[in-house]
Amino acid sequence: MNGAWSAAAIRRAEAQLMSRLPPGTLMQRAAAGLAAECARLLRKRTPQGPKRNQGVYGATVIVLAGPGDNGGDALYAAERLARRGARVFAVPVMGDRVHPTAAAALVRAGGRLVATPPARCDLLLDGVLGIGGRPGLPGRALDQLGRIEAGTVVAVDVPSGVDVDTGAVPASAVTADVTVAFGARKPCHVLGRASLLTGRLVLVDIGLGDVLDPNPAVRVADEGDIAAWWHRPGPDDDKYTRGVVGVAAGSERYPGAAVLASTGALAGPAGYVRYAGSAAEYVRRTRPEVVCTPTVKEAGRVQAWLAGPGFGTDEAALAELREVLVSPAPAVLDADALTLIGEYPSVLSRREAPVVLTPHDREYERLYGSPPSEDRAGAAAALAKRLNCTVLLKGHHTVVASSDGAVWANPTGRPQLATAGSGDVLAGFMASLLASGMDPVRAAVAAAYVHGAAGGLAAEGGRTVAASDVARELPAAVGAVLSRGRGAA
Ligand SMILES: NC(=O)C1=CN([C@@H]2O[C@H](COP(=O)(O)OP(=O)(O)OC[C@H]3O[C@@H](n4cnc5c(N)ncnc54)[C@H](OP(=O)(O)O)[C@@H]3O)[C@@H](O)[C@H]2O)[C@@H](O)CC1
Ligand SMILES: Nc1ncnc2c1ncn2[C@@H]1O[C@H](COP(=O)(O)OP(=O)(O)O)[C@@H](O)[C@H]1O
Ligand SMILES: [K+]
Repeated sequence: MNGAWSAAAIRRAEAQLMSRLPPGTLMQRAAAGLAAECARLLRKRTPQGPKRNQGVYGATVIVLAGPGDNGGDALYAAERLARRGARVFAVPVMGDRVHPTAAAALVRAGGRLVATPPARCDLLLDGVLGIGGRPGLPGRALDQLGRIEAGTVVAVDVPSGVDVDTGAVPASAVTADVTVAFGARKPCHVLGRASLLTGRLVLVDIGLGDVLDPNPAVRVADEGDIAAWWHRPGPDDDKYTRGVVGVAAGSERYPGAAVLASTGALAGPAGYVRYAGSAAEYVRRTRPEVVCTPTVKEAGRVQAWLAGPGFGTDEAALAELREVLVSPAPAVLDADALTLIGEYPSVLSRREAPVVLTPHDREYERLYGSPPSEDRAGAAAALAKRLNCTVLLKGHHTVVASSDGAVWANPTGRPQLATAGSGDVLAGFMASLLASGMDPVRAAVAAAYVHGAAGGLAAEGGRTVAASDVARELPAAVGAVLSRGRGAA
């Protein structure tokens, strides 16, 4: 598991570490790692005009230097590049508020402090704001970003202008090709629109590992986690012991949702998929391995339910949802089931078994009363707490929140997944994980991860993607994630 730590947690860890080290040590570690990454990037640059040597020597580097230590890191890294022959121009973007010793070191190494740097450079270092930054960019930084054409933009620690702790981008911010982060990821690297401005993330170890709070603000699962959580069938297993999934989805009007959700469920680790609803004929024809019944009651005992996709929101759908909720089995509630809960919140009131809610933004609004804020992790956690459920809030960076406040960011997925029915596939797959005995938060995290990986496989080579394609790729995505995850273990 990877994690992302809040600015306050990073500062606490840094303070503890700094008390044992000579002053300036951490900044020099940060600057050394940053300069090394910049040198690697400059080696890859394509020189303009006649063939020249590539690398640090002769490269044009511009530093946008803010008033704090983030500017200090950037200036000290630039000093190292200047010593290796780079032409460095540093622009203090907050008047004369610039890290004085770092600026002096750069000047001693041959760098120049200027108000107007060249209009083109090989590498632009964004040292405007770090973890001490409030959202938004100072005007002078914005002006320079608008006029400089840079081969590569490297953000120092975080892309300046973002909200470090939430990943929101309420005002202007830097768009980086690469972000070189010190000590640990911050939430803005993995959440919300800020994660899209981060580019490739490079972590520089400055020795914080031992002093960081063991509980990160945001968790990020990796393939090793998913392989460790996955229930593999053993020689004594049969289809029942592997788990039975109940799928209450689809209707005469929306039979496709029943098929997509059932196909998602078939790709998971459970041994048996039972369908309950009025699209039974259609499911039977397309997925003969699914056992179909007309109602939830007739489906018998299952180890997890999915209710909602294409289900309808009429009286009959509400009655079936109530039937699912009296079952002691954990349940995934999606789509129409979320609309029904928004209208009749009391249906959840006596529920004790675990529930995972999987809203997109409009469904979230129906449940919470207002749309999710740009602080998507905070929004998911607030709903999870209020309804005492696990919440998977869908979107480009899907987040999962547990009712006790833990938050996970999903690192996989791509915009091609935003296609009708793809959520039905996800919900069915998740219900299979639950039926196999996986803890609800893990089931939500693992389902989002593998669903995103399946979307990646479906979109390979620039192919267009429909929900059936995502469903078709799920078994291959499971195989790839588990084999890589076991390899990593
Ligand atoms: N601590 C350590 O040991 C290590 C730290 N390291 C590095 O330090 C970085 C954190 O440095 P930092 O604390 O100096 O904060 P940083 O983000 O550079 O600037 C804050 C300044 O900006 C200002 N300001 C804020 N928002 C603004 C806005 N929107 N527009 C305009 N101005 C704004 C604010 O001024 P204020 O307005 O509050 O007076 C304040 O003066 C961290 O990300 C990492 O790179 C590494 O070297 C490793 C060791
Ligand atoms: N811009 C995006 N980038 C990546 N994934 C996205 C994006 N928008 C939506 N998704 C994903 O696509 C799926 C869509 O689900 P949903 O909205 O429930 O669709 P449907 O109800 O039609 O099945 C979710 O897994 C969601 O996280
Ligand atoms: K920065």
